[in-house]
Amino acid sequence: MSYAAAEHVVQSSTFSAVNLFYVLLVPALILWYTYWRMSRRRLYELAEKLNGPSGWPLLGNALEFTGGSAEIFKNIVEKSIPYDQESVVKLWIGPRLLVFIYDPRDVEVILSSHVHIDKADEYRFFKPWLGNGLLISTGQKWRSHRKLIAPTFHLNVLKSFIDLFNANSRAVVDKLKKEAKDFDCHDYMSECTVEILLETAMGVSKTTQDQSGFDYAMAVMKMCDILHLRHTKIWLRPDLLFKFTEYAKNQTKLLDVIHGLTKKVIKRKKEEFQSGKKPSVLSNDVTNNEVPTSKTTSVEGLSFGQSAGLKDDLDVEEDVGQKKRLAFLDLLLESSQSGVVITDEEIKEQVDTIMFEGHDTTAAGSSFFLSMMGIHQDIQDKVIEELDQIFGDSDRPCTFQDTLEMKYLERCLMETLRMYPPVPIIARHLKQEVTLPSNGKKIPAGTTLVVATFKLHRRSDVYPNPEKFDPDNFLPERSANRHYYAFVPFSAGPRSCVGRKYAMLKLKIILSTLLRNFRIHSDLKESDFKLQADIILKRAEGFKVRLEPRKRLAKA
Ligand code: HEM
Repeated sequence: MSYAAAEHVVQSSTFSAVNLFYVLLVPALILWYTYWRMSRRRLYELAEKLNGPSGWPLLGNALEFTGGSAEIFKNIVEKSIPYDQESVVKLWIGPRLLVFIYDPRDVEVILSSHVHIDKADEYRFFKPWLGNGLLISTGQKWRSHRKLIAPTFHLNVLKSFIDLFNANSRAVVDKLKKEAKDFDCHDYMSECTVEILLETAMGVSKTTQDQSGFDYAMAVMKMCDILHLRHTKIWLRPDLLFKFTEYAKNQTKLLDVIHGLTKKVIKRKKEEFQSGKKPSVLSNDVTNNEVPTSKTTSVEGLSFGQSAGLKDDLDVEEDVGQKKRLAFLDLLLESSQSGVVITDEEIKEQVDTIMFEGHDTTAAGSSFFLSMMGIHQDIQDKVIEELDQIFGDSDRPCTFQDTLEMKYLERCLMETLRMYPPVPIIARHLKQEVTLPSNGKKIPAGTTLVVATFKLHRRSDVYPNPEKFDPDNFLPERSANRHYYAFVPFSAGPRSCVGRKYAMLKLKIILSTLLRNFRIHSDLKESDFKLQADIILKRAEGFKVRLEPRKRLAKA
């Protein structure tokens, strides 16, 4: 056979192999697609019975998510209005079915359940940052870590943080004195909440810290922008495409800053541990306080913001014993040294989780509160009057008992969390079909179920005049008649926020210290707010306020 003939044979056999591949690939794809559709038959069948804005073939409603964050938020809220009667809205993002619910009866079925506790697939974008920390983990790992971590936010532990809450509040007051004009208070709140977390939950003292708290807070903000883009832009969802984008490069740089801080914190704490330094909470006498201990440690009556019916593992505990009364990182390190309960990698994931969950949420909550005070001067007058009654002319630091007496400030705080919940949605992956009690509709397994807290908190049948900032919504007599699940800024049930009481105590101390020192003003009204939900609810234009020094000065 000549060389040309041999080459022809090779070429034609290569050609037929390629042809054969395509001949087999096409039916294989058709078979796979048919199987995939068939396996989702029930999902399509039930989705058909749910209402929602119409979408495009293949893309679904993905185009609703174009534009900037503030535009997307406004668009989604407006698009949901026609479905308010039913309080269930369906959306498709490509093949993914999203169902938004905002009737308290339906919300209860999901949040109170021990079955529907898996986080939605969208939380996977957090993985490179938070690993398998408490926010996203599930199953046995989540259960055992929750059991380990929840007692570190016990009231007795929190009470030992009061001096640090006061000192940091005072520090932020000093920094704010230089702000004579309009400024964005969120930057200050962010830095302050990071510093407080480092000193309290992580137990890293000021003398060992540097400027990295502020860099960390800024990096977290930028990370949230990227995660939000991945949630809303369909083409950024697959890792395969994302990793070739500029965003992926930025993410790597931001994670270097974020993980840099958390690694440093753990390293320092470990060194202290190895040098034999005692964990801070154990060295304080925390049993001698005004807070009832053991079984009676319920937030009910202590005004920490949840309705009486929403008891969870943070409210009632068996006698916790000394070991569990350690602060968060102390307990994790001690557990890791004394056995196999938690690995080094798991500690890092939990530290990253608490640092994120514990700072951005409270920074947003406090910034919205200050905005509300600036806008509603008459309400601010009443808060100041209450604070003057508690503290008189004294510039003494705030005590735990003082925080219990801040009834009106607390109502303002809860009203802020109602109108501007820092976590505006909570998303779960449904492994089982669910029937909604409000209307009997069935939500199929495989759905991303979204509790739309922002919409839930603005229901006119629950809150008269829901768009009005009215702290009296939280008068005891009004709260008593309300459905438990009509106010869930901290979520509720088994996956509720572990930092709820920590957040309320810290916020009361920071905000009361600020209002003892400054009167807040705002030139913008609520109707000027451009809300955006980059994971955490924020004001796109920044939290602009102005400060006027008051005569009394609170000391830490
Ligand atoms: C105003 C402040 C806060 C708000 C509004 C808030 C809200 C929430 C919400 C709604 C959830 C449920 C999220 C979901 O299921 O997707 C949550 C979970 C969580 N929060 Fe908070 N949070 C706040 C402060 C804090 C603080 C201060 C900490 C810790 C120091 C914290 C730690 C956590 C953790 C670890 C989880 C996950 C719990 C689990 O899944 O078992 N949060 N928070």
